Amino acid sequence: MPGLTGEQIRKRLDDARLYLCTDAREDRGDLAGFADAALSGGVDVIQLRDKGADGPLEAKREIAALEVLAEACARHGALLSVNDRADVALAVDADVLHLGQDDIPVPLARRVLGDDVVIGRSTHSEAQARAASREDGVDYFCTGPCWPTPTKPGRDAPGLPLVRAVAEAGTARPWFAIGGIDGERLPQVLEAGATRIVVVRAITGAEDPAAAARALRGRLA
Ligand SMILES: Cc1ncc(COP(=O)(O)OP(=O)(O)O)c(N)n1
Ligand SMILES: Cc1nc(C(=O)O)sc1CCOP(=O)(O)O
Ligand SMILES: [Mg+2]
Repeated sequence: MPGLTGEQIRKRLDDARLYLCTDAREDRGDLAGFADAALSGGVDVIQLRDKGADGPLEAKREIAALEVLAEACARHGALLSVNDRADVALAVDADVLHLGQDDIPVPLARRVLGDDVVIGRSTHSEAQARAASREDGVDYFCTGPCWPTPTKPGRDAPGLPLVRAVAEAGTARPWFAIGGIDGERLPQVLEAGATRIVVVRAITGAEDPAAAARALRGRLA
């Protein structure tokens, strides 16, 4: 949400339980309505993640979609997250930048963004999760995939044992389980010790995104 301080964003991220990654829905042309529905169902953080069939969106289209999401976040008091690109996060005044293991290094992203943007990291092993829980400049991390997922083809799934290991290790940093999570599998994710989740298809693929988000959010304390 525009205008929040870094401290306010970090507090909201700590309180966040349901994080949604969505594509720009250019084929349906319903991004604003979809985002309003998902956010009204209780999504706390929304990320534009559009890898497209022909590769990631060009910056101009990405920024146009992010502006739509920024307005929806402002309407619902949610956090706006940008995937991969620090320059784009700066341009749209995002709250969050999410970086994977092969993305721009965190110190360089911090050089672009300063301290008032929250930075998250993807992790896929205990060693990476341990590193992300200590690395300077990282505010939160995600761990997974919990199950193999067509949303991230080719990525091996460490599965719930990794979620369990991260939960047992304990960390002061907020962390989210990701990958293959839906309403049916959520109890297993919670049982493994996660309290926050990231989803894509469970909401983007739902006939009623508000109801799908509400059903997930209602089971996340
Ligand atoms: C919230 C969140 N968690 C994980 C990812 C995955 O990031 P990454 O490994 O860099 O893969 P891509 O999404 O860039 O394909 C994410 N984007 N968001
Ligand atoms: C974008 C992404 N990152 C992952 C990781 O493990 O870092 S798994 C994933 C895709 C999650 O999509 P769905 O909820 O549709 O399975
Ligand atoms: Mg990435």
